[in-house]
Amino acid sequence: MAWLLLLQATVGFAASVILFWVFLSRSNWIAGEKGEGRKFKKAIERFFQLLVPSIALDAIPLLGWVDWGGMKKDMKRTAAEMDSVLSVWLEEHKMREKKRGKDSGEEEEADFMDVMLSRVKELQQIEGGYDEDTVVKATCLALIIGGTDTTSVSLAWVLCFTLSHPDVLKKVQDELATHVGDRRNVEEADLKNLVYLQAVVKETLRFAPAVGFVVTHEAMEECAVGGFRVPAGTRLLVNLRKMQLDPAVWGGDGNDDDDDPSEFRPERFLTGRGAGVDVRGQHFECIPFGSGRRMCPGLSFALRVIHLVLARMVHGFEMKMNISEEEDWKKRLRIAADPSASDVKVLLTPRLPSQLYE
Ligand code: HEM
Repeated sequence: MAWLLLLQATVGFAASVILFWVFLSRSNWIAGEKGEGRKFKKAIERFFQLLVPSIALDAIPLLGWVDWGGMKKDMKRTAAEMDSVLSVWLEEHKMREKKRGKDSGEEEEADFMDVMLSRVKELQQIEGGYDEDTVVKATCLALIIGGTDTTSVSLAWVLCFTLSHPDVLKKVQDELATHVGDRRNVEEADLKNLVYLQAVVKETLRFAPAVGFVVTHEAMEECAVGGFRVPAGTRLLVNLRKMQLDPAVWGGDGNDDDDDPSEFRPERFLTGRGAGVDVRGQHFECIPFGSGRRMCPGLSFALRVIHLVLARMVHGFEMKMNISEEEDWKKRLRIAADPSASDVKVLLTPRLPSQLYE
């Protein structure tokens, strides 16, 4: 065991030195021109923040306690901040629960935290030895963290793709005109009739899944995946973005709608190879919410929100985006997972009678 650790330390140290040397020789700080001192300082900072932790901490477990770059400290501070927010909510909910108990006449709608509070009380024993408050706070936090960015990023992409493809936008507008008309707003009950809009959402989740790599899963027993032996205990990361754009899965059977998975074409889910494919974890060619026991529990909620928001936006507004169809979306996707983090802007003009916006 000791020799293994020594070997790890030597390899880790050698790798660090080589990378340090390559890094410095690539940054031209030695030239000594004005401002180069700052460049050197930045290069050193970058080295210590990014390269050293990733090499040393992974290669030398003994150094796990060293917090290079202060990342662990930052994570702990963020966790403490989030916990304090959740603790305030929890106290408020407990107080409201007490008040409700005394004044039983008052009818108030229970939210998720109220339901969690009453459910944990019914449990005989909590797995892992956690107390009730921790379980309630952690579950609420998991839903907030899991559901916020994913939904907003998917909404931003679906709007970007729809608005930058005038043919797609026109088909969605026509479908809304047929099934909803212009005398009322779109309701949830209309969504089942909006088949083309559903295909637009599926194509967006295929083309730009909000989660590029599914959360790490560990093989419980030995298995084979694509001809590779996977021993029990192996940690696996599924590359959704790559899988969902794979020509071997999506392209080339001669049908126009099927060709070129790197193009945004909702039709592939209507008449192409994707017809009959849904995104609920049953069809492995498109699993933006993962699959199996640990797949996304917010799937139904997220899909409802995305469909309804897209339908309401397209139905209610004429929209113009500052980015054209010719925009290289593939390049943009590589740069930013979130289009709203870049310079995309949309101008909205109402297109329905004014009383529908009240
Ligand atoms: C478009 C929106 C969303 C996408 C694309 C998405 C995607 C995913 C993916 C890929 C996973 C990992 C699944 C796996 O490991 O197999 C996941 C897990 C999870 N998602 Fe979502 N999600 C979305 C919205 C939501 C919403 C709205 C919520 C909550 C209200 C949510 C809560 C969670 C939670 C708690 C997990 C962890 C589940 C577990 O580990 O057991 N997600 N999501």
